[in-house]
Amino acid sequence: MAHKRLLCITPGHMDTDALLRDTMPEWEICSVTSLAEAGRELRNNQYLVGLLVHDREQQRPSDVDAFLRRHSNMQWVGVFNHRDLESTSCRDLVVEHLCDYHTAPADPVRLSHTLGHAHGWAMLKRRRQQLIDHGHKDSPLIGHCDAIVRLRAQIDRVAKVAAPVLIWGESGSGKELTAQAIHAESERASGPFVPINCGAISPTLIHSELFGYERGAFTGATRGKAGLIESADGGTLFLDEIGDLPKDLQANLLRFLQEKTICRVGSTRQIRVDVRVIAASHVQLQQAVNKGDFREDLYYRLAVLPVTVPPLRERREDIVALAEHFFHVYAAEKSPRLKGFSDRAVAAILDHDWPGNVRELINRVRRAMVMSDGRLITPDDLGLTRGIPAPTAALDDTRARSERTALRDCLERSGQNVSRAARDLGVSRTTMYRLLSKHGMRP
Ligand SMILES: Nc1ncnc2c1ncn2[C@@H]1O[C@H](COP(=O)(O)OP(=O)(O)OP(=O)(O)O)[C@@H](O)[C@H]1O
Repeated sequence: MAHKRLLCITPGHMDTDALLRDTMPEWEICSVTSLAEAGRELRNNQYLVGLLVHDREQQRPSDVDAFLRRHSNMQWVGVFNHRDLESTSCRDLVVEHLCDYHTAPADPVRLSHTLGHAHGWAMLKRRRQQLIDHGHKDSPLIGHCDAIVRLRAQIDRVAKVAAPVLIWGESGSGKELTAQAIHAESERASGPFVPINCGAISPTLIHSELFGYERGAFTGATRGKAGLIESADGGTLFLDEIGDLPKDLQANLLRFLQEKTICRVGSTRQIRVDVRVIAASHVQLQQAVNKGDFREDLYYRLAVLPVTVPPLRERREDIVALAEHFFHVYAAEKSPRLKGFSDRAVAAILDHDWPGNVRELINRVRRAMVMSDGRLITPDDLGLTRGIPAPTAALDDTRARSERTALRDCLERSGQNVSRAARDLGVSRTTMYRLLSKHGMRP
């Protein structure tokens, strides 16, 4: 088992560290006497757990607050004088930053139990983060469900060739991220990735934006300007919401795809441009073709390699991992006290249909992180209270919590072997997978 390490910040005149060394011989304890010294130690060595023995004379609450905020990735336990805890600033430190506290003089045996729990908790958190990081170390797309595994395989395949790609997916599902991943894995990775939202540029400007213009092409064109297609030379042009491209420009784009040359507005000079085109749409373009809104020949030119990004509701087993990822990404915006999602929040996340897909998830998680005033995000913070029956919530919470603990323990014991964990729990492999999916966990 890994050696447990403790960083102990204790005023020089106290013998807390000596007491702990006697009670916790299996721990490696580094004792420092000031926050500055602790900061230096943390720059050079990694600790999961810290003990702060509070000293009113030497540690200003604002300095302690800033220090703990900087090191909020560790689990901190405090020892405070009873009297100090009457001050609001000390109480705030406890509530905001510490996973537990004792009053001085601390009983070394009880304190060693608290530190042991803090270490166990930190190890669980680290292990989960390692699993998340490992799962997407080569891909910006987070997730392990079959649909995402298939999407990554498609990205790998289409990245190797130069033909146009047409990505379909609901709004906010990750079409642009998919296009970026294709670009990043392609031979053009060192060239530019130029995204354009065809629906967001006014029809009067889109022609000159895409193809550029020459001096004097229209009133106000005092000098020539390269268009977005030219600026993507050597790289990838991402045409989002291609279905919104006006009909006349569809003809120009088709010509560019066929001839690999463009003509700036106000010029007849053909400019050669080496660009790979990836287009995306949230509407089925084939239907737009049937209705006569989109040119059929352009559709077939673009849809050489079709890729579909599945909506978030079809990736249920990844939703919780995604929510936790965004919790991590926006950690700087939250109060240090906030530690994660409550079981009821996880249930609400799994229960919601996510019509706005990953973008909606990001927005809800960010909002919850700012609005929450507890230690755990609630369904209310996420704006997901509808559909959660309150009276049975406590019972459901308890059941869900025990299920998650049992699953986690069994997987841990079996070395993440699902068959063995299922046997230990006395359930079939199918039930095991269903339970893992229900709790957004993966072995
Ligand atoms: N699998 C994923 N892993 C991590 N982040 C994701 C994933 N899918 C989407 N995102 C994030 O969700 C947000 C929305 O994704 P993106 O902009 O790619 O969606 P889109 O389908 O192009 O949306 P729109 O149709 O509205 O243009 C982005 O911040 C993106 O980074």
